[in-house]
Amino acid sequence: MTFELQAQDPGSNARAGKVTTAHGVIETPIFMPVGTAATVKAVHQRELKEDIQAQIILGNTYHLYLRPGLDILEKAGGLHKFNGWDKPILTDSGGYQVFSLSGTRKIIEEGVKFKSHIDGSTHLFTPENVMDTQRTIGADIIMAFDECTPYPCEYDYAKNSMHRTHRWLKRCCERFDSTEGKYGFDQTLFPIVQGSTFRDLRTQSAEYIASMNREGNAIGGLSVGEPAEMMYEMTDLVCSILPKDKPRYLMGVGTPANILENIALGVDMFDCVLPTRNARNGMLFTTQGIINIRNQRWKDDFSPIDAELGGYTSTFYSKAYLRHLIHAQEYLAGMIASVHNLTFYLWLVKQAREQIKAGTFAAWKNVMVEKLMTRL
Ligand SMILES: CNc1nc2c(CCNCC3CCCC3)c3nc(N)[nH]c(=O)c3cc2[nH]1
Repeated sequence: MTFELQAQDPGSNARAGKVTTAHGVIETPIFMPVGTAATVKAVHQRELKEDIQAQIILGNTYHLYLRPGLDILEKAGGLHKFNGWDKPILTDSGGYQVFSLSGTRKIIEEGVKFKSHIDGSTHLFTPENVMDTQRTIGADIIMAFDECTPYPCEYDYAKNSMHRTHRWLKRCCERFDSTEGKYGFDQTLFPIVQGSTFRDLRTQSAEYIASMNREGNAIGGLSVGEPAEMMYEMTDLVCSILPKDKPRYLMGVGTPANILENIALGVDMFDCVLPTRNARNGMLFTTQGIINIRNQRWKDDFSPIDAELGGYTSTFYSKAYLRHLIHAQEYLAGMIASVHNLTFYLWLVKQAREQIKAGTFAAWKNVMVEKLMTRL
């Protein structure tokens, strides 16, 4: 994997770049739709490519390991072959998902013991077997096995958690660097900065991660309930330490406003379940602001969901029709709303990229953040 820095905004730390992987190019800043169980929920591959124009999607090691299981994925020739997505894929390492999904889990030096949320069976994720698992899934970019330090937490907990994540990272690198891709293409391992909301720990973690000299770096432990200002302060600090010539991935972020603010701080890659999860309960992000389509006021508004956005779904269907489908709990409701929101998120980062290349991002960002927060 390579990263080419193409432009830097004069009024902020925003940058535009190009990541090249075995499955194609990613133009940054980029938003990565989350595909949990080998699918971006309710979205066809063709819509991801044509309407949304996604360049990379995420897979979930925790889910895929439990279902369909590694034997099926290996027989298919990896996730790209299994779900038919032939562009780049990134998989998270599963640690975060164990914490957010599995009822019972126990952290030990070896790794994390947990019970499957599907059938209650017990499993152990270790740095080593999570590397092997991601080799089998076959994502172009894989994440180190880490603990996303919970928020809030005591300083000592954050310190010990960070050091354990660093020890696990060393084991990930050793395992990953001593194994090959299973399907004839190269994969890349990103380490993840932790340190919670403590400046000295964040500095220490960013310096340690940078010293591993991997081809890209991730910022973890944020978007876990901390105030947005704290998220921005930690991101700003970490981005000032991570190398400029490597892509920076801020995990689990965020709202449109969070994304623009973090682009200004130097972040290149984002993922979040918000556009798809909120779509299913009728929250639409549009070029004019946020719409709760369930609201009475859209009952007889036959205008397109978002005429400015382009793309079949956002211009073919009306607000009134989508409101009806949501109230009728029709499957098509979630499909339309998910494609629309993802189209918006990709449109937003594409606009940011154009503004950065034009050198006008900083002022545009401030206007845009205000506008996007408007509740219509
Ligand atoms: C929502 N906020 C948030 N998410 C975080 C995530 C998950 C990012 N999303 C991954 C996709 C979701 C399903 C498939 C992959 C984090 N992941 C890791 N490994 N470490 C974090 O500190 C970490 C921190 C995170 N904070």
